[in-house]
Amino acid sequence: MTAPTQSPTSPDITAVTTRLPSANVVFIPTAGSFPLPPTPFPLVAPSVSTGAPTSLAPASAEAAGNGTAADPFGDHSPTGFRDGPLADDIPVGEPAPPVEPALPQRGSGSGRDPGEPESATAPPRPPATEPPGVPISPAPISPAPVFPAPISPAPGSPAPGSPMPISPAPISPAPGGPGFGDGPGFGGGLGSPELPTGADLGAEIAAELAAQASTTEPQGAPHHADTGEWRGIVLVTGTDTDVGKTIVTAAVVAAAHAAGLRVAVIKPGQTGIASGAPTDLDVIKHLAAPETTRVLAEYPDPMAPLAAATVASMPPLELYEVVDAIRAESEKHDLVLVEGAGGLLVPMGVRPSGEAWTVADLATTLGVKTIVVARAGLGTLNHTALTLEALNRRGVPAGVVIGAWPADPDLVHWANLSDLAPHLIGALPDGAGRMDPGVFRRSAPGWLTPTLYGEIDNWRNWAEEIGDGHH
Ligand SMILES: Nc1ncnc2c1ncn2[C@@H]1O[C@H](COP(=O)(O)OP(=O)(O)OP(=O)(O)O)[C@@H](O)[C@H]1O
Ligand SMILES: C[C@H](N)[C@H](N)CCCCCC(=O)O
Ligand SMILES: [Mg+2]
Repeated sequence: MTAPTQSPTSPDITAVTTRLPSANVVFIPTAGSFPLPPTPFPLVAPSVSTGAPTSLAPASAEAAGNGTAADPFGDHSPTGFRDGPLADDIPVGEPAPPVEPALPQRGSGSGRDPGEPESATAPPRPPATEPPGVPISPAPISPAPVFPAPISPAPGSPAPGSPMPISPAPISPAPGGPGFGDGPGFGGGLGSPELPTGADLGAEIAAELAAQASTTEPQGAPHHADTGEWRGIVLVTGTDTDVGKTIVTAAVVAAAHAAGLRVAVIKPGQTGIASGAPTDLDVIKHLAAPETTRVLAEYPDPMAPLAAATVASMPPLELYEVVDAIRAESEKHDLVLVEGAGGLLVPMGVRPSGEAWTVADLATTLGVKTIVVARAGLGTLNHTALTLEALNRRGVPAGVVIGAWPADPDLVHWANLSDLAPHLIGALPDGAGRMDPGVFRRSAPGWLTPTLYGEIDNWRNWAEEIGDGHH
């Protein structure tokens, strides 16, 4: 597909706005787990050995490769990752393909991703017909006839529509995840009149953990991630744009490479290419060098893909062409990561019917699991709950990865970590995206749980270690 260098001056966005999915108004119980204390972490509970350290150590300037041609981002102030010596004990596995010395610059209007090993342009589009036998996902505009179990179906959770409790249950039961996710959540809660001291927190957390030791999974558990490694096709969505989907995707590629997997990354719709900035696939190739990268359509304006197609008078992404392209790569790779654009319900393109489709539709059509990348700070509980709610009601298993954990977290970050822990399958340190690619690749398994080929198996230990100054 050839991208024009300029957008029409008077875009007609009527087609876009009329296709926007209408929201279902639902009650969402927010999480209310106990806030983790900032450093030092007072609770010393029996540790589960990972067999490899999961601490995140500060990098040396040398290890970070400051000022080298290998890092065109030019800003090395990373924190919270392993330096060279510490990385020696991290299995790296299969060496990744060589990294280009600098990111290629996108030629204006070429419509092709520079350096793409495979065709980066959209193929000629056949007449839009609904392929037989392909399941149609629930349309996002269809209200659920009966509201499914709330995302937090822990015992004692309120019925949907009931008043918000002071200390609601966590967002959902554990996705088989490590550490904090082993139970229905801590007591207390952010709604308590006074926040307890660090010592109180430690004591209460210890008591809660002991009480939960024999707790079975709550009744009516929603669809959630299983414990095994995620292979095949995995979608990467987020609670918003700019939350770190691209950096997280690169980290999963690096961890999967360390586990010996062949990986493809597909970006169905890349928007904003007129800026000439590195595309998401440029960033991923630089950081992690997957075996294959494909972009299926590129649009000049930095907007949702369907809106960008409309304003540029370009063909929109068609759902079943995207599905076919993803499935084709899954035949040739162990893992295919598909990065959406913005959040889960962003209009991506059109169905044969002319309706808009979203990454949620892609997930249900393909029947695959989804990584939800979330922010660490204030506001993330609501955004993450909304996204998990939307996935849960569609039956899509999901796990959460924090896109950028701050070097100097404050209380709200710790509280959010505690609330998100039942869902967490990873947390990248802020600054990961600016690392030297070699350091990034060696460090990536330490940011992810085994679900994503990583080493973290206990969030409490992770919190202790970064709280102890290894961050
Ligand atoms: N862990 C991180 N370390 C350093 N920078 C980060 C990190 N996470 C995100 N960023 C930066 O934040 C910005 C947004 O991140 P990213 O491009 O991954 O977002 P996204 O969710 O993929 O957005 P989009 O919806 O446009 O695809 C980028 O400039 C990226 O470099
Ligand atoms: C251009 C940007 N970086 C993303 N690729 C697209 C984000 C679309 C967000 C649409 C929305 O939710 O309003
Ligand atoms: Mg991105």
